[in-house]
Amino acid sequence: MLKLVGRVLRLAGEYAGKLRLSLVLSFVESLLLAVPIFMAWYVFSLVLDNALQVRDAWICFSIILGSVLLRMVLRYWFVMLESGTGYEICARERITLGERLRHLPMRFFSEGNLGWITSIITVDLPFVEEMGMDALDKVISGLAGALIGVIMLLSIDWRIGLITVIIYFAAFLTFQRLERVCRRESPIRQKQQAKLVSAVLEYVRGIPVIKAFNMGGDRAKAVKDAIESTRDHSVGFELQSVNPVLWYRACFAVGTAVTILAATLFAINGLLPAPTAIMVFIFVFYLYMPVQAFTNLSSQTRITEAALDRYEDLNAVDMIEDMGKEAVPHRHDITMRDVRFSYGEGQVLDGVSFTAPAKSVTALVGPSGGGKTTIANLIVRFWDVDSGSVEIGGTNVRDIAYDNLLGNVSMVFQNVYLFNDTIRNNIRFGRPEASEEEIIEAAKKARCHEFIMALPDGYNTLAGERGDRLSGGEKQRISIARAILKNAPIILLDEATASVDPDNEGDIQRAIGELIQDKTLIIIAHRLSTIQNAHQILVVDNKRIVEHGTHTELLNQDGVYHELWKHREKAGGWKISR
Ligand SMILES: Nc1ncnc2c1ncn2[C@@H]1O[C@H](COP(=O)(O)OP(=O)(O)OP(=O)(O)O)[C@@H](O)[C@H]1O
Repeated sequence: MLKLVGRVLRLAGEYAGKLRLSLVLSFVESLLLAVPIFMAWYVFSLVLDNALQVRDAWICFSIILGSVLLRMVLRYWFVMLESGTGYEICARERITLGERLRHLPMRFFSEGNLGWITSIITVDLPFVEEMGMDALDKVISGLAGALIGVIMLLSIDWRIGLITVIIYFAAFLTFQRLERVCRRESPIRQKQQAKLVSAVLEYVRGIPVIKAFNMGGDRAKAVKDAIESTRDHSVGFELQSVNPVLWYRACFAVGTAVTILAATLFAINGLLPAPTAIMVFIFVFYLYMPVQAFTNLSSQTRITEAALDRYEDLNAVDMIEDMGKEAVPHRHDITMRDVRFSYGEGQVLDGVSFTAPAKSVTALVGPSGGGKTTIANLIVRFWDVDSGSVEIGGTNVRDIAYDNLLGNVSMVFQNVYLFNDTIRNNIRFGRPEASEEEIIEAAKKARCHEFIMALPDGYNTLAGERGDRLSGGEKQRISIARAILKNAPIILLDEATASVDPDNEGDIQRAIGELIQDKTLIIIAHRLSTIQNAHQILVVDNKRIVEHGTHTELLNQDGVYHELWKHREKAGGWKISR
């Protein structure tokens, strides 16, 4: 338990001083609990000696009242320091964690870690914030109670004191069993919790598909299984704790009886004065009570420890910057040299090389699953290449500070994500310090000003959960407005595969026209019609770039592009999609 105190103090960082002071206050407050008992002993001795005077009664009363008032002041001070500090530490850690997540490689997010991260932020940190801090207080006051109890009994009578020490030792041994159960089970319990959060997230995110295919039963089964396994584990944990808890409590129950018996026998045999024996009778209950409560604390402290373990594990995941240096690209051409890459098993890119000159348009086309999106992902280091290199302005992207790299690139994805915030803030996301005029100008260029003004609250309208209150075309244009506002020299554009109505299509094309002026553009094209004027077209197929050239050059070759074009002509509107 003391280990936990140390860990929380380390986590506290700049708040450690405040926290330490709060624990000292809690310790002193617990020591003061012994004052009334001492006073009772004192008064009782005077009564038996026939020496009690009114003055003594007033002195005792004043001391007891003084100690109670002092305890109230200490408790108030403690609560102010400790509870506030818990929230401050956890708020700071959440902000730091949010910043870290931004710098973690995508590999980490695609490995099913979403439930883990969510439960650390929503379950573990609140646990540390509330229960963990409460546990610290109880550990410290319990230890203070035990310490003062042993010291007092030893000083009253060494034999009684010795009995107490033996009882504590026996209780300590049974407590170790409980600790072992908690140490083994708490991390499993936390993992179950993470699985449950994962299953619920998956279910909620998939609600539209579940409704569309009327599959509630099947998908809900995953959530039900996770709930049942969490329940079974919690019940199992409680059952395993029953024995050690009973033994631990039995130690104190038997210990109390033995201490009282010993004090009585000593008093009868004249080995202990009667007031001292009575003092022992009173004191023995006070002595064991706070330490008995350690059984409840044990699971609380273990869960806090497991929560801290998981939090520290997440903090230990390597951030992308760990490999980065501080180089700044001065040109904005993009080069890939002999890039090989796999997401895990199975190569996705095998020796991809090309150069996209600065301020030119490079289109990536090819059959679905060929690796176009992967090429874009590697440019911004969502993933890192297995071999070969990606360079911007001749500098390897691994050597560019990650913030700088992201600052130089705007991405417009086909699946636009809008935050459940105002439309203004969703656009401002491109450049947080942008003025109102700049936001409106970007919105006008992206052809979204008019529809925004027609919304009930204009730019203050909430976009809804994941932007659900807007149409696909509107979301796309807002994401373009974001990118226009950001004004990065490199644009990665994943053209929408979904068809939009002709009005929207025209607006989106005009918005893109505004966005790409004087930029290095890499466009993942799903419609050949939109890229006929590209400076170069790269045909990505089966892990490689199999053809490259302009539209006319590629049409004149009897290759994949020619074939794709023929299909488009036939279909009257060719598109490649998953
Ligand atoms: N996060 C991922 N984890 C594992 N495999 C992935 C991941 N993303 C893509 N892949 C696989 O990598 C291959 C290339 O995918 P990529 O998305 O780059 O193709 P694409 O050419 O952009 O396809 P589309 O035109 O359909 O968007 C596919 O086989 C795909 O299944």
